[in-house]
Amino acid sequence: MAVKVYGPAYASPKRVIACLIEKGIDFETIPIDLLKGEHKAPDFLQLQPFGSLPVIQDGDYTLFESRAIMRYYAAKYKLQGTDLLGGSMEETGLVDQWLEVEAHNFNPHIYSLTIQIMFYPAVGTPTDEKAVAESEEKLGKVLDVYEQRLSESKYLAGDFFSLADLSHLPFTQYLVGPIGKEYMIRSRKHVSAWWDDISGRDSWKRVLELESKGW
Ligand SMILES: N[C@@H](CCC(=O)N[C@@H](CS(=O)(=O)O)C(=O)NCC(=O)O)C(=O)O
Repeated sequence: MAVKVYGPAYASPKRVIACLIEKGIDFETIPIDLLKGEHKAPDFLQLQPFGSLPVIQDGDYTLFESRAIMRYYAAKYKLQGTDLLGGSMEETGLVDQWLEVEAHNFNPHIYSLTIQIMFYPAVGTPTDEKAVAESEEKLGKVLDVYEQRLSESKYLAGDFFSLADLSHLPFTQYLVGPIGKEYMIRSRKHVSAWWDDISGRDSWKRVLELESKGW
C-alpha cells in the first residue's frame, strides 16, 4: 500500500518524499494549500494537532514531524534502497547529531528567510529586511561550521550520504533558487561541492521533476 504524504508542494514534506524515493517506497501525495488554510481545517488537525506539514498515513499508521518520518522509514527499511543511517551505532549517532543540527541550527534561519522572501510577498506582507539580514548572518555562521566539517568528510556524518544530508535538500534548494542567496553556498568550497553532490542525486531530481509537473 502506498504511503500517503500530505502537502507535497512544501519543503518539509519534500524531505520525506526524497527519503521515500531513496528507500524505494511507493507513495502518493495529497495536496494541502497553506494559503487557503487547509492545514488548519478540523479534519487535518485530527491528523496533525499543530496544523503543519507533513503528515503521512501508512495504512492505519499516522505520523507527523518530517525528521521522525524519515527516521522511521530509514530504520524500518534499512536493508532496502539507500542506507541512510550509517553502518554502526557510532555512525548512526553522527547521523542523528547532524540531523539535529539541521533541525535546530540550520532550519530556523533558512525558514525565516523562506517566510520573509518567499511567503510574505505571496500574501502581501512586507518583508522585514532587518530580519532577513539577521537570519542571513546567523545562517552564514552555521554554514561556516559546515565548511569546516565538510573539509574533513565528504558528507556531514562521514563518508556516506545519510538523512542528515538529505534533510537539507528542500530549503537549500530555496536558498539557491527563489530566495536568491546562492552565494552563501558557492562562496564556501566544500559546502558548494557537497551541495552539488547531494542535489545531483536521482532522488532529488525526481522530487523536482514531480514538482515541475504539479505532483
Ligand atoms: N518540524 C515540523 C515543521 C513543519 C513545518 O514547519 N511545516 C511548514 C511547511 S514547510 O515550509 O516547512 O514545508 C508548515 O506547515 N507551515 C505552516 C504552519 O506551520 O502553519 C516538520 O519538520 O515536520
